Amino acid sequence: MADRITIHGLQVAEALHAFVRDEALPGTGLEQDAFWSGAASLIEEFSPKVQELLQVRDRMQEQIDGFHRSAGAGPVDQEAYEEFLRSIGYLVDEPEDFTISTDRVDPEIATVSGPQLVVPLLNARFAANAANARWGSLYDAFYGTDVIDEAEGRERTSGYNPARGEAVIARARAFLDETVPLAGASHAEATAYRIEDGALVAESSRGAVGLADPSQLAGYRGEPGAPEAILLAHHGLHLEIQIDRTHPIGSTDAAGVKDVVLEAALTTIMDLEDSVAAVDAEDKVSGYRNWLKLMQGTLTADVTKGGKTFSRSLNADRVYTAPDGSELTLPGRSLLLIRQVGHLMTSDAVLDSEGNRVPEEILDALFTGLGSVHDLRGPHAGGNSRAGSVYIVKPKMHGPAEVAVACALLAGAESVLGLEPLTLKIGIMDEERRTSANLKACIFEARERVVFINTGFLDRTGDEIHTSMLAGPMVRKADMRSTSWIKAYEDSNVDIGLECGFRGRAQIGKGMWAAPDNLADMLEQKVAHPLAGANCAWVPSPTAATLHAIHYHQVDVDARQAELGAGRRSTLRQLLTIPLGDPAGWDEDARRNELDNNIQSTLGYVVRWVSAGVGCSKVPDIGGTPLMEDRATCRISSQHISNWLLHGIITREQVEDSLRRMAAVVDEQNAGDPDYAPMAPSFDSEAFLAARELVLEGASQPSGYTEPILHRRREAQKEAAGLVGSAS
Ligand SMILES: CC(=O)SCCNC(=O)CCNC(=O)[C@H](O)C(C)(C)COP(=O)(O)OP(=O)(O)OC[C@H]1O[C@@H](n2cnc3c(N)ncnc32)[C@H](O)[C@@H]1OP(=O)(O)O
Ligand SMILES: O=CC(=O)O
Ligand SMILES: [Mg+2]
Repeated sequence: MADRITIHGLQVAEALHAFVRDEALPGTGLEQDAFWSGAASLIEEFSPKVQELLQVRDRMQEQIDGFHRSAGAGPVDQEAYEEFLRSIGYLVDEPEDFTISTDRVDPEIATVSGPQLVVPLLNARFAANAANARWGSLYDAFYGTDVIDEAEGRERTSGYNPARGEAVIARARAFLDETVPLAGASHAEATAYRIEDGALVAESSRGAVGLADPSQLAGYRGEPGAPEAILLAHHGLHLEIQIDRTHPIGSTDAAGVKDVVLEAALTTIMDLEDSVAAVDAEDKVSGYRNWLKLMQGTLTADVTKGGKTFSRSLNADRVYTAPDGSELTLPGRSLLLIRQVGHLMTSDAVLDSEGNRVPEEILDALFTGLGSVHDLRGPHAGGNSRAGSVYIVKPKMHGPAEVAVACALLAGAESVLGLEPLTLKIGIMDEERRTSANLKACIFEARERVVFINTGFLDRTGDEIHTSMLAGPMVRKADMRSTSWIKAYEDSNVDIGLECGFRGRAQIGKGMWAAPDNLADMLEQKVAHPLAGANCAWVPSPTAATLHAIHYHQVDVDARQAELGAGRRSTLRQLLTIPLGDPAGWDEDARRNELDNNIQSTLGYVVRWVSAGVGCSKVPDIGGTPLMEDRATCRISSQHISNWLLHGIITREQVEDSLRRMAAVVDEQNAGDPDYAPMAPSFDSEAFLAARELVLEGASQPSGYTEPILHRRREAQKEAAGLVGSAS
């Protein structure tokens, strides 16, 4: 049982109370008593509102289930269906045209387009790395990934492979020629770079040449005659050519170039939601503490690699000499956003005056808000947002009424924290069907504070399955990408964002690249996101951010948005077309393969979540491709199994059999981890039981979410392992 402090009627876990008192409040100008009094009022005001929203979700889901039950098997009568959705309030009227009015938005969000990195905030090592991923080595990103193939002696060997290095350098020079070309020579022909009269001069076999567009020179470091770095700008993004003739790589290069460094993760989402396993006060405090330290610029993490340990800290700003001789400073770190939890879960980190667990989102708003105050006033101010805003990513909202409550909660938190109104901005995850279907109305509710809409297509796919669970069996997981709803969803998200005036004011974002090791494919395919008019799209790692940055040099997103902003390319009818499959097309092999794949993903993810508290993992799919798995992908897999089970495409026995077979496979995959406890042959661990419950009871989980089961099982696991501290 937790040690608790009673304050203003709240029972606060001691660890949280101490964190607030000793770490978060000092330096904010806020008094402890006033803070907790404000917190108590906020909890009292918003707990019932959140409860009400959840009841509406349940009611609508029951009504939708009822519709499909009475409609029976066969194709859905779309007209009747839409009329029904309107009658139950699932579809609401669109507001008249309006333009969002969000102000104090940093350029990384409002005007410059680039990669958006996401990182589990509970992992300080990754979080510090992510904050520093604003700048990334292109040489490393090419060398260390499959972007450079391993044919013809170019393998990734334990030591440096010069043949591979040559391919990297050639590829990087080609990138420079495309992005910041010289007038009359290739960067591959450069033998020296210097700055002369505020302009870049490259010596080459063709003589001395300048930039084709001299205005691309943004600055340099070092002596103008022999610069250490040349800073160039293109589409609002910067890149550095780094020169050092004494460096192992630079010494082999005609122009002494040792690296090309790109401005990469322009923004990063510090995630407290689907990539973390935070089930009690202890976990929540770890997340809040990491956010506080990020806001104070003090986060550090010990990193041990190759037998050496070093401390990773946050990078400083980068200082250059501008072409006119003045000093130019650029941010050394990514602009950070914080993803809080959605409306569903409660936390026992704080109990209300009646002893009830409190909506977790209220705690996130308060305690990450408190951390953010350090970026807004006091000695650390402006380390993150120069514009004086806090960027909150709000997931899993269903429709405009939920967005309205989220915004009202932020307004309430502003008042508790003594912030100017509209300081706490909101990024709307367009990842539940009722939000996609009413997106304009959702944006309207947030029009004064919205800074992004983002197609979280993974959760959105999970909700697509769950909402229409009773309509029939869904297409196979991999076929979801080519269904009509998803195209309509992606297109209409951009079109509606542009219609509401996002261009130049807020981000229109796209989803995660979920195959973290397949970066050659990413480099080929993810250019589709800026081409679709997206200002940013999610990447799973700093290396992926560096590679994805190339796409924003290839595409001028602002120009693309200007071309696109001429109306909607899809209809509500397309968006609401349920992705039902044709069972006749699935033979026994196909069914078994689909089931095994989904079971393997679920088990591979859940075992680390429940047993080790790891919220985001790389798990091989059945073909051996490592995939990023988080709660949203787990939602898809578990819902898909539940859907096929419900419609008799697979049997319960087959599911049980697959669980056991795949558990052994997952055990094998984790055999190298000394802390790993195998699921086979006893099949009775909390992790195994959690996965089993997720797939067998998926149809009855709220919106198909995985959180309730995962949290309960992880809490039990912690309890059993004696991991429950006084805070929980
Ligand atoms: C649907 C959604 O909601 S998507 C959003 C949620 N998903 C995410 O946030 C994905 C975040 N990514 C990750 O957690 C990881 O990249 C994974 C789980 C996919 C792969 O993790 P691993 O197998 O440990 O990665 P891998 O071994 O390839 O690389 C680890 C290195 O990369 C770094 N790294 C990997 N991902 C990230 C990241 N997102 N941010 C910062 N650094 C990262 C680590 O710091 C580590 O480097 P270090 O040793 O110098 O510290
Ligand atoms: O949060 C992102 C998603 O795809 O879900
Ligand atoms: Mg999501």
